[in-house]
Amino acid sequence: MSLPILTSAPGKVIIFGEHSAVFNEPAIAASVSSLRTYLLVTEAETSDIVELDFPDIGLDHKWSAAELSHVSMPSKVVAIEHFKNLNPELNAALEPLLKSLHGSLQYHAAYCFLYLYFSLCGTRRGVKFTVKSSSPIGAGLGSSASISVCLALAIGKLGGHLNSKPEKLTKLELDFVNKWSFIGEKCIHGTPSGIDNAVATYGNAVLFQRQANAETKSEQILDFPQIPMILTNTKIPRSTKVLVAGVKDLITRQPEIVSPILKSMGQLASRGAKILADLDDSNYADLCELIRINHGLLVSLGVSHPGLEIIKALGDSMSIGTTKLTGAGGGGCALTILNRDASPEDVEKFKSILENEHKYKTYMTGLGGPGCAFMSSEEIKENLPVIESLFRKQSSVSDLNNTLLPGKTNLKWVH
Ligand SMILES: Nc1ncnc2c1ncn2[C@@H]1O[C@H](COP(=O)(O)OP(=O)(O)OP(=O)(O)O)[C@@H](O)[C@H]1O
Ligand SMILES: C[C@@](O)(CCO)CC(=O)[O-]
Ligand SMILES: [Mg+2]
Repeated sequence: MSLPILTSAPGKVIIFGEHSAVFNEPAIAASVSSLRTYLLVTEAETSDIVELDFPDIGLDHKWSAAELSHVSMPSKVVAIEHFKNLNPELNAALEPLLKSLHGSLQYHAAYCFLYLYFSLCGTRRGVKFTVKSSSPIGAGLGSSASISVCLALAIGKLGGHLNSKPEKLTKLELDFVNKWSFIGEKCIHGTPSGIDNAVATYGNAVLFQRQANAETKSEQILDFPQIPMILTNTKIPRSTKVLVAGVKDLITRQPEIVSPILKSMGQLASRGAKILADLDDSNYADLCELIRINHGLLVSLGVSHPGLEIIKALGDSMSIGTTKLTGAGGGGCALTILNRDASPEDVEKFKSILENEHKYKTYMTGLGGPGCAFMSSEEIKENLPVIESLFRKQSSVSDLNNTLLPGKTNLKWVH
C-alpha cells in the first residue's frame, strides 16, 4: 500500500479475569469507544532512514540505513513460529538498535515496533511512524495492545500482507493483525494472554480463553450491554510486565493456594458472561456481586494498590456502586459499576472527590464499538493538513477525538 497510511485501534476494559486470563482461564473484556490509538505512516525526510515519533512518551528516534542493515529479516513470515518464543536471533540483532533508548516506556514501544517491522517489511526505508493516543498510557486500559494492533495493521499493509480488499478488512486479515499484535504485546510485556489485542483487533466485547497449545478462543459478544460505569485513572504508574511476572512468582511460591484463586476468577468470568448476555434489573445485583468478588481475589494476588483502594472505599462508603481494578492493577485504573439507584448528584460528588481531592481522572465512556481500522491513502491525502496537525506534539486528546474518532466524524475509516 502506498503512503500515507493511517491506522487506529481501541483501548479496552477488562470486566472479569485479568491475570487469570494469562493462566488459560476465561475472561471478558470490551473495547472502549472513545479511547483509541492512532498511527500515521508517512515519507521520512530522507529516503534512507526509519523514524519513530511517539510524542506521548517523548520518543523521537531515527535509525540510519547503516544501523538497520545489520538486522536481517526472519526467513518466514509465519506468526505461529514467534508465538511461543520470540525469535532469539532477531532479538539479539535488535539489541544494538535499542540501547540508546531511555526507560521502559520508550524501550518497549521501540522494541515492539522493530520486531514487527523486521518481521513484516524489513527492507523498506524512508518511512516515519507517528503515534498519538487518546487513551492513557500504562494505566490498565490496553494502551500496549492498541499500539501493537496499529503497528501490526500498518506494517502488515506496508509489507504487502493486508491489501486484499480496499473497502474492508477481511476475517483472515483481522486474524493476521490479531496474531502479530499478540507478538507485539509479547515484546512489551512478556507473557500476555492475548485478550487485550483480541479486543483491540476485533472490537466489541469478547469472552476470551487462552488454550494450553498457545492458541486462543475468543467469542464475540456483539450486544454488550451499556453498563453504567465510571472509569477512574489513579495516574499511579505501573507496568503490566512487572505485575504479570509478580503473579507468576506468587504461583510458584504458593501453588496450592493461588491455583484455586485463578480457577475462581475463571468461574467468575463464565458466570459473568451468562449474566451479561441477559442483563436486567433482576440480575444486576448478581453482576455487582461478581465484580466485588473479582476485586477481592485480585487484592489477594497482590495486584491492587492503596490508590485503587481509595476509589473502592469511596464508592462503598457513598453506596454508589461496586469497584474493581481493571487491567493489570498496581495503580492505573479501576471501574465502578454504578448502582441502579445512584443519583446524578452522588455520581457528580464521587467524581469530584476523586478528581479534586485525589487528582485522579474519571471517564464515562461507552463500551463496545469498532476494533482496528485504516483510512485509504486517498482519504488521508484529501485531509492531510488537518490529519498531520493532529499528530504534532501539542494536539490534545479532544482534538484527536473530534477529528478522528471512527463513527463520530466525517472521515471514512475502513474496518
Ligand atoms: N501512545 C503510545 N505511544 C508510545 N508507546 C505506547 C503508547 N501506548 C502504549 N505504549 C507502549 O505500551 C506500554 C504500556 O503497556 P502496559 O501493558 O504496561 O500498559 P497498558 O497496556 O496501558 O495497561 P494494561 O496492559 O494493564 O491494559 C508503554 O511502555 C509503551 O511502550
Ligand atoms: C494482566 C492481564 O491479564 C491484563 C492486562 O490488561 C495481562 C494479559 O492478560 O495479558
Ligand atoms: Mg498492556
